[in-house]
Amino acid sequence: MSPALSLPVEAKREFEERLEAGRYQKGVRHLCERGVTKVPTKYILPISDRPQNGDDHNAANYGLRLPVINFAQLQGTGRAHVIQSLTRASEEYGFFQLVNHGIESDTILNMIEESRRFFELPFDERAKYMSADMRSPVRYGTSFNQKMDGVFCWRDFLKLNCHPLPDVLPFWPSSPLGLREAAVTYSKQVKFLYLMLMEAILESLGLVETTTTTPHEEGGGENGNLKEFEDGSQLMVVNCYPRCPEPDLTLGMPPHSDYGLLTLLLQDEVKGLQIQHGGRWVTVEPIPNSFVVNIGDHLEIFSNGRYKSVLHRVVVNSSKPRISVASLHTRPLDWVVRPSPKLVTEANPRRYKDTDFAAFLEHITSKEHKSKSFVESRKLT
Ligand SMILES: O=C(O)CCC(=O)C(=O)O
Ligand SMILES: [Fe+2]
Repeated sequence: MSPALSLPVEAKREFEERLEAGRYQKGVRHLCERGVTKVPTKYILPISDRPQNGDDHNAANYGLRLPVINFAQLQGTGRAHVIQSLTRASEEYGFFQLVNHGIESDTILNMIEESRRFFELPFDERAKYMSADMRSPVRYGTSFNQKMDGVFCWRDFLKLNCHPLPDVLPFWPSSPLGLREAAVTYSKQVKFLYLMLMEAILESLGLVETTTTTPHEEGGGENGNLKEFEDGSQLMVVNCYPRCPEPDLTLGMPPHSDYGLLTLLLQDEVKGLQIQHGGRWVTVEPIPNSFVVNIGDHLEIFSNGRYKSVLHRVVVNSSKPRISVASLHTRPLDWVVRPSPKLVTEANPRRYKDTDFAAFLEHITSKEHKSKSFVESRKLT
C-alpha cells in the first residue's frame, strides 16, 4: 500500500481536537435532526451572495437547455456528429447532459440509496470518517472548505477516493452494509464512461486521429495512449443537502469550478444545481437516468482555454432533501498540468502556468481562493 494511503493519524487527531473545541461544526443533518427551524447565523450569506440575487431560478424561463450528448451514438456511426456537439458544449457551456450511457438503473439507484443510508447513520458513526487530510481515502465533513469558509453552506459530504481501488476499499465506511459494494460497482462503471468521454474529447481537440469503430480499442490520449488516463485519480463526492428552513438565506454549495479534467454528476430527481451562463445563474433541470458532465480546471488548462471550466453552485429548498454524487477524474495527483503543446500556437500562445496538486492545496488554503477560482489563479497575465 502506498504511504499516502496510510491512516492520517496526525491529521485525524488535530481534527478531533478542533471538533472537541467546538471549532468544527457537526453539519447540517445534525442540525436538522435537532429540529432546527431557522438557519443559524453561521450559514447566512451576505445579501449580495444569496441565491435569489441576480438569479433566474428556472432555466426553462431563461430558455437554457444544456446540450445533450447521446453516449450510444458516440459508439456508432453517429460519432463524428456527436463529437461536433461535444466541442460546442465544451466551448459554450462547459457542461452537457449525458444520456443513453448504458449504466444500469439498479447500479445508480443502489448508489443513491446506500448514500442516503450513510447520512442517516447516527452522527457518531459518520464522525469516524472525519478527516482534514485531502489525500485521505475517505473524508466525511460539512460545508465546502471548513477551515476557510467564512459562511458555512448547507451541505454534508462523504468523499471516497477510488484509486487504487483494492487499496482504498478497507478504509471506506463499513456501514451501511451495502455501501462499499454499491460504490465499487458504480465507480468502475463511471470510470469507463469517463475514459470513453475523454477519448472523444481528445479527438474533438484534434489530439488523436478520428476513430470510427470500437474507439476504445484504438486508444487515444495526449501521447496517443488512453492508458495514461486509466491510471488517474478518481474522487467520488457524495453530497447531502437536507431540507433547509430558510433556503433563500444560504447555499448548498458556493460558486466553484471543479478541480480535475471531467466531473460526472449524478443527481436525484430534486433540482438544485445552477450553472453560470450568459452572466446569470440558471438551474439545470434533472433528466431522469442521465449524468451532468462538466469540464474541470485541468481540462481548461490542458486545452489552453478552448474548453471552459464553468462556475456552478447549489441552491437548497425547504421541501425535499437532495443527494448528488459527483465523480471527479483527473490524471495521477503528481501530474503536472499544462496546455497541450499541440494547442499552443503563435496565434494562440500559452495561457496558463504549470500546475500541480501542491499548487491547488496552496490555493485553497490562501486568501485568494475567495476572490479567484483556481483556474483563474493559474492564468498567465
Ligand atoms: O450537487 C450538485 O448538483 C453539484 C455538486 C458539485 O458541484 C460538486 O460536488 O462539485
Ligand atoms: Fe462542482
